[in-house]
Amino acid sequence: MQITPSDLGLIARAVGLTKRYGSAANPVTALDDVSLGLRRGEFTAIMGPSGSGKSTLMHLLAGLDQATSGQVWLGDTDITELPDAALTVLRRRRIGFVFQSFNLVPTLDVEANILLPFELDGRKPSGIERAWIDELVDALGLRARLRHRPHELSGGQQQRVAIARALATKPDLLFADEPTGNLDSRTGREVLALLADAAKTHGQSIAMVTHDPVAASFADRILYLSDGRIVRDSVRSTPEEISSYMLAMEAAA
Ligand SMILES: Nc1ncnc2c1ncn2[C@@H]1O[C@H](COP(=O)(O)OP(=O)(O)OP(=O)(O)O)[C@@H](O)[C@H]1O
Repeated sequence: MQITPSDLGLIARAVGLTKRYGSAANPVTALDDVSLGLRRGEFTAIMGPSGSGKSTLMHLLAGLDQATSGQVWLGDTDITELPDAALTVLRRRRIGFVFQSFNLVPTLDVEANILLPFELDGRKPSGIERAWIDELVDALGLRARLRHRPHELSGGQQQRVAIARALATKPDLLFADEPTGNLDSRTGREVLALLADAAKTHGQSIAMVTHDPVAASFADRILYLSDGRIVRDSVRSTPEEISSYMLAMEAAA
């Protein structure tokens, strides 16, 4: 009998993941034979210097790009085997995204932005999903803003809308790409605390790409990338510990 990622308590798994860009004569290896498992219900940060392969890894795990070789599973689905149309549906239904630039639809109000994943899936939220969205709206302090459009909100409020939208469908895995990159440090910390709480209270699995030691200190686990390889897999650490490891890594490069 084959052991599945779920048997191991993993929500995502990569084996031998390699991504090369450029021509055969001049290849750039962005990711070099990376194997990892993301544990269900855990908040994992993916850290590393600029160019270390963080975005490439996230894009491959989320099925946004194709690996040169290797395999990726989301739950027990081998996404490297899926045709494009099935991958699009899987992303819509099972993956959430939060980006540095919020990516809200400017013409829609807050409520319509939060409901967008259902709209795109051609359905209305069920009663249970409605109740969950209500809970999110309150927990994220968006109740008084539902009729506002994104340009009427602060950056922190816009990111909270993006988080509500990403969590509304209870995705198997939430990817956050530098989610605090456009926020001041206090607002950034609030957003990070919300993500950490989603993992702790609701068992939400989260993978966050960042180069910010403070952001990574909110995660349960930190994976460090350097030159396309995972060079360290660490438990929760303080910003100071993370900074000094990053400095040592950069000095050794
Ligand atoms: N489309 C592409 N074509 C060619 N090379 C690429 C492409 N995308 C990324 N690379 C290269 O792959 C390597 C890893 O890039 P990646 O964007 O994954 O790094 P990163 O850690 O996310 O960096 P940053 O923190 O600066 O966003 C880099 O050397 C980059 O130049």
